[in-house]
Amino acid sequence: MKTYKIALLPGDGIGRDVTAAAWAVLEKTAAANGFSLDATSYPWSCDYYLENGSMMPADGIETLRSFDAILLGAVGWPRKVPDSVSLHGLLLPIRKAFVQYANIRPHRLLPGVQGPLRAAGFDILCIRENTEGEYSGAGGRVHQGTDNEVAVETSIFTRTGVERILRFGFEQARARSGKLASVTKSNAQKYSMVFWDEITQRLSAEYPDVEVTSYHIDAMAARMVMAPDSLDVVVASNLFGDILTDLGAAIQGGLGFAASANINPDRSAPSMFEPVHGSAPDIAHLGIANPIAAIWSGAMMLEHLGEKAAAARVMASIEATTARGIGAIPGKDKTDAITASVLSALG
Ligand SMILES: NC(=O)c1ccc[n+]([C@@H]2O[C@H](COP(=O)([O-])OP(=O)(O)OC[C@H]3O[C@@H](n4cnc5c(N)ncnc54)[C@H](O)[C@@H]3O)[C@@H](O)[C@H]2O)c1
Ligand SMILES: O=C(O)[C@H](O)[C@@H](O)C(=O)O
Ligand SMILES: [K+]
Ligand SMILES: [Mn+2]
Repeated sequence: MKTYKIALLPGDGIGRDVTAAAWAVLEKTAAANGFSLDATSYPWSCDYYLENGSMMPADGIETLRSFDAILLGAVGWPRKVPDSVSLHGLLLPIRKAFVQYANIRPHRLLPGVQGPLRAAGFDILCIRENTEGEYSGAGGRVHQGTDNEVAVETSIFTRTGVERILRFGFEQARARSGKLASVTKSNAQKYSMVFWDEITQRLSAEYPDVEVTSYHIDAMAARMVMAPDSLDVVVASNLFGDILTDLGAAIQGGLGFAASANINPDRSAPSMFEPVHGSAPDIAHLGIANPIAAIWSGAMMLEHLGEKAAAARVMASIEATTARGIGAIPGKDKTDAITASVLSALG
């Protein structure tokens, strides 16, 4: 029987609840589809940091490298560990070291879910650059605590990095409606975003079948609310994509619905699958986190592993659940009840 080695990183807060839910669904799906999943769970998290002084061991990346995929919950516990430490200590090193440069975030309304805008037919695919840009971590502070204090944070956009994510966006657009929206801010950011736009234009010559339009990030935010039907595939830099995908999640009905895949398209290292949301300290330990985003991310993992029938089965079970009204209204159903419904829909 085919066996996939999966690293589980539940992380913090509701990350643990939703990863457990996703894992239960994945294991049952595997058994029904003739393959098996061999999980190794790592406790790397803010609790781990408080005990060990780092978010993961020094050889953490090398440990993860041998897996077929990584399933992650959420990382961050701001009351005890600064978010800049937890994010830069675990999540970002994985995304960068494994060259998971394409962060794929689908946003669509599930059956039975209305979302605050009641945007029937809402269905877009955000592609977020995941290794550089505003998240490069290049900068510093000097003269701390004095009136002369200076903080510098430099966005780094490389030709390789920009070209590969835009190309990925063009390819996704080609596989869907043929429409690509490239998110920019080249009116204000006259170096990096002008560069981004130039590469968008140059690549468009290679994709004559794709209709590409550039939108400034502020106008794109409004467009996602006012005219989502005019959008299909949206490609954006790291920070712009981060912000737009919480907006996409909100239109979907809440953070508990938005799934994501951190993809290494060359398959030279494992890819990582996680919900868009964080550890949600405000609802952690209440048992009310919506596990659908994590389960959907698990389906994206199966798809990536080549188990397409199993992935489709998980998606159908999620849809059967929300169509019955379970998990459709944020906060109404418990995590366990939603998970049980998806498990029973699997058959
Ligand atoms: N990829 C990640 O692991 C990731 C993503 C975002 C935030 N974070 C971290 O998580 C912590 C909290 O961040 P935040 O509050 O800005 O964002 P968050 O996504 O954790 O929460 C934002 C809001 O959405 C709600 N929410 C999130 N997921 C939900 C779910 N599955 N079901 C129901 N409601 C849900 C929360 O209750 C909260 O009101 C911080 O430490 C942050 O750095 C990590
Ligand atoms: O990448 C980030 O900004 C955070 O990890 C999180 O907000 C996410 O969207 O993954
Ligand atoms: K997450
Ligand atoms: Mn985010």
